[in-house]
Amino acid sequence: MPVTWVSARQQVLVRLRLLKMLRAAGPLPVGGLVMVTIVESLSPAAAAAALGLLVGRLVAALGEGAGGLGALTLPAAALVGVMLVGNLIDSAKEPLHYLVAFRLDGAYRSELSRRVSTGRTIAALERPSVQGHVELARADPRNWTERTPGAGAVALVVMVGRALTLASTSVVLAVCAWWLVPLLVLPAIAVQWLSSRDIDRWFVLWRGGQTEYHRRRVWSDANLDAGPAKEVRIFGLGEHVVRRQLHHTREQYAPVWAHQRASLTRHWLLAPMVVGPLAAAMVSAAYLAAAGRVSLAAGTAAISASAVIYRTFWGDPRDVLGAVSALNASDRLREALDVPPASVPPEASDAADASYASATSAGPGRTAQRVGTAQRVGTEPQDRTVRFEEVSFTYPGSDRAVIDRLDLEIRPGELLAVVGLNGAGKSTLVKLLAGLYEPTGGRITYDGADIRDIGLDRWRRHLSVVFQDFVRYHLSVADNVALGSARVPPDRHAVEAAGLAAGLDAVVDRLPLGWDTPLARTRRGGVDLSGGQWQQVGLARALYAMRTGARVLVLDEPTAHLDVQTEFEVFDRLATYRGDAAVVLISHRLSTVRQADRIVLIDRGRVTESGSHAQLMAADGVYANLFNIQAERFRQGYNDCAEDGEIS
Ligand SMILES: Nc1ncnc2c1ncn2[C@@H]1O[C@H](COP(=O)(O)OP(=O)(O)OP(=O)(O)O)[C@@H](O)[C@H]1O
Repeated sequence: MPVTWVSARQQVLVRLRLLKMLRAAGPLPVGGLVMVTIVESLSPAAAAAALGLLVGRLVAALGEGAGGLGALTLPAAALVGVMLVGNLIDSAKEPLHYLVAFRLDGAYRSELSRRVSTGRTIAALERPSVQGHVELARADPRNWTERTPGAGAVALVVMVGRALTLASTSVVLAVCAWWLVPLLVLPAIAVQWLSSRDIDRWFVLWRGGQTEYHRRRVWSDANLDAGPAKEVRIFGLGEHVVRRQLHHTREQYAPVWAHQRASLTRHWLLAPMVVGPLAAAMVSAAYLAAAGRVSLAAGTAAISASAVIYRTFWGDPRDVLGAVSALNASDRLREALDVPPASVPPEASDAADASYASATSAGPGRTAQRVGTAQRVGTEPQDRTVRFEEVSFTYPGSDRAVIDRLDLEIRPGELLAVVGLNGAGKSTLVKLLAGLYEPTGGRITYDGADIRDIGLDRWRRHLSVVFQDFVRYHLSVADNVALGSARVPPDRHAVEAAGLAAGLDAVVDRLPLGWDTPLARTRRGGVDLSGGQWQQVGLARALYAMRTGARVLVLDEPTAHLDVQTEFEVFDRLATYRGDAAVVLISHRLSTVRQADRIVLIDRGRVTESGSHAQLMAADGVYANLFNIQAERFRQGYNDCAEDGEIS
């Protein structure tokens, strides 16, 4: 966000915070940085003083002949020493700056990731304004305005060093004549102030072009990313995409360049404000020395120090502005994300979760697939039924209730199918169950307690969900499955057992590196899986989660891409594998859901029909109608099923 929107007090506070963040870089690098900055800051004044002394003694020595040359040794050695130290400091400065910024940024980014991933729900993350904060806060510079907090903190230290340079060179000037200090410093402050206003304006203009930047990215990604590459070629989009990209680039940059041109002109107009006082100071110091009103050493040192004064004002405030802007965005993110006040470290919350913990085990063999047998630890839940009690939900920014006073029970060990037309609210139901959104009315309970009171993090340990858009990590097959339960160390046996239940073993057998094959062709030895094979990976991931105690398995369209035979096998194994866990299956394939213990039909956010397949068919309602339509299509050869709604 533009820095000019932030009050002066906040700007000072955020800069102090940047300096405080330096602690994350560790005492040694920060100590080194401070030392190097102090030495570097004092060296211009020291060099000016040594030069003055050297010139003074040199002129005196000229009168005394060779005998007076000995007096030059000390100032000459001092000058050489200052230059040598300056040289050494120069070579150590860059790596130190890098190390401090790198460490600080590492700590900052870890904290940011933690904060974003521990937000209670995902509702805030979907807001465009919050996504804007995420982009700025992530401090991964993509343009001239963005800087990392590490770069900003180092730049602040350098600025403090410049103040030290200003003070020490002012002392050298004052030894010659006190009025040289205001003569040089006051116009320099005025020029600096005008320049920073220019940079602030530039910053605001640049940030104002973010919409155009995002539009440009849409087009440039279309041409450069592998995903859209197919359509770009099929529809001949290449040239069109390039034109759109150029258009948005021009729109984004035009105001910035116009400002840059104007600012360059202003800069030249300001030049006399710098050069005039500088020339006056140098001539005055020379005159004072020539007139014998100050020593030659003091006059020469003042001339040398005059030039340094101006250099102390020419730092790039953009380093600090960019970092301040990242910190402001991360503050806004904290407010928007509703992060729990004291985010409980995993180990502590594991211990606290003892009352709900379930120890599970999985064997690799085909017969030892029952995973998730809960052991009573502390106060094991008595009634593991999940209840939706008059639950309503309206998405933020909308006034239509997607879920409308819905009542539903999910019983332990039950295979419950949820069906309904597109947009009926099935996926929303799953997101509410997972606590990714909070109901706007009613409550969801487990073991009689509101899941919000159980604690969403703790509640989610009882859940395992395969979303329609589950994540396809560019990692090995085994890692993709083991990410179903990152709270415990990966267990290859359990991975293979879950893979077997999901029918993944046959896929893995054909992969070049078996379970270790990376699932991305962009990686060495990697492969791309088909849509159905990926679904089996997603399914295995959810089944793997059950080994750490997930008691409710939710599958949102898990078999849409599976062929009929694989789907049948997967369900057969799932029935054995689930043990006493509840399985909620959302599917449009009614031939699949007829096997469920109970089927509920969702219509406009409410349960309108509930019962077994036979009961619902006998009731001759919407479900029966949908089933008959699908069966008729199967009969006409639109699917490879043997008879009405049957999958084999
Ligand atoms: N993040 C969101 N913000 C606003 N509205 C949303 C959001 N996600 C879904 N909706 C709306 O909520 C309604 C229900 O969507 P949902 O995805 O729950 O339906 P569904 O029954 O799962 O549909 P499908 O069978 O097509 O997957 C839809 O009208 C959809 O437009």
